[in-house]
Amino acid sequence: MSTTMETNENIESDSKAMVLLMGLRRCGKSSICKVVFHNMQPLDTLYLESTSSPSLEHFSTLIDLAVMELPGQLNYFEPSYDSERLFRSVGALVYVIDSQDEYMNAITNLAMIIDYAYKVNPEINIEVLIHKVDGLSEDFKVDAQRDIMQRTGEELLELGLDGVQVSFYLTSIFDHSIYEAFSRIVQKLIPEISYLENMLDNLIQHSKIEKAFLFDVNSKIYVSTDSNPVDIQTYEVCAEFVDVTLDLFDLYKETLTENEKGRNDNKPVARELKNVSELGNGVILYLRQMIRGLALVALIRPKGSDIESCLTIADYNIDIFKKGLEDIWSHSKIEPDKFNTIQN
Ligand SMILES: Nc1nc2c(ncn2[C@@H]2O[C@H](COP(=O)(O)OP(=O)(O)OP(=O)(O)O)[C@@H](O)[C@H]2O)c(=O)[nH]1
Repeated sequence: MSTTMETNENIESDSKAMVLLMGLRRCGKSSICKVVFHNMQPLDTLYLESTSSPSLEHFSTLIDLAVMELPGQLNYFEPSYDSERLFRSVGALVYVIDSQDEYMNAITNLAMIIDYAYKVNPEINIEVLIHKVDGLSEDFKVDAQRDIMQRTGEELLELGLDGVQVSFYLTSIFDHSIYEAFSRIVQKLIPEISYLENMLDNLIQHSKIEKAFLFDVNSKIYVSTDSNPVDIQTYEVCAEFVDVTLDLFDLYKETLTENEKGRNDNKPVARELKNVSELGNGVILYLRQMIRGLALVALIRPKGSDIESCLTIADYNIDIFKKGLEDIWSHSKIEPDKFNTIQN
């Protein structure tokens, strides 16, 4: 669902999972929203029109997430705009800085916004995307990050805000970095995140799994992972496995549906999505549908044991993991229909 707002009257003041996307004009805010939440191809963002009024979009995953984009040209601190109410309802302020442009103005603007937001809502997570880094060389990326972090720190110090915690991410819509950044941003808004991480740690310890991600299949954001460090290449392989699995499923859906209809008197059949694939280097990728549009993707390295027994143990433990998720979230009110494409 998506709504465009003319005023800020419909802000849900009690929503903790509101993400506010801000930044100067043309820094890339709409492109980020379209690519991450609407599967738009990055090159198609070249033709996006400038956003002229705030827009609010809702996404349901483990939590109900609202992403509000505020156009760069609006002044939110003029009296007619109820900025206080807006910032009080926000869980994360995501500020986008165009790293390919002159960024001093953006840093001053960011410091001013943090000053305001933090006073109104000290619980707010402040997240800064150093964006469009695809156009920078490796050395330049590191320099730009150091420079932006240092200058932001200086601005905040001048405002007496040196204690405010700000997280920085290098991002681009042309690779997986934007999904990785949004994954971390969204995870901070999930109250049960440490519980989920413990469950995943437990799962991998008992199942010869090297790494496990809980993906939101629509956006490719991972809402949780085990506590081992995330290697971006492992994330990329797993995210692509989600894409391949969904593509294959769509490809064969029609035929399967016809066959199943014949066998089941036209009753719809809910099928759980599952895909297991062995790569050339012996690593196994395992995907299983969970609840609420989520899929567990695990990377299994059999290391000498036979593949069959590895998979049997994984199947058994992942069943238990899924039941655990169902127990925790069964009483929640939202049940997104993202797997409509895979249930017939
Ligand atoms: N190279 C590069 N270009 C990007 C990236 N993200 C967005 N852009 C481009 O930046 C331009 C501006 O993007 P928009 O998403 O319209 O920017 P915006 O911040 O929403 O702009 P306003 O609506 O005017 O506030 C577009 O031409 C995008 O294709 C990126 O990661 N890398």
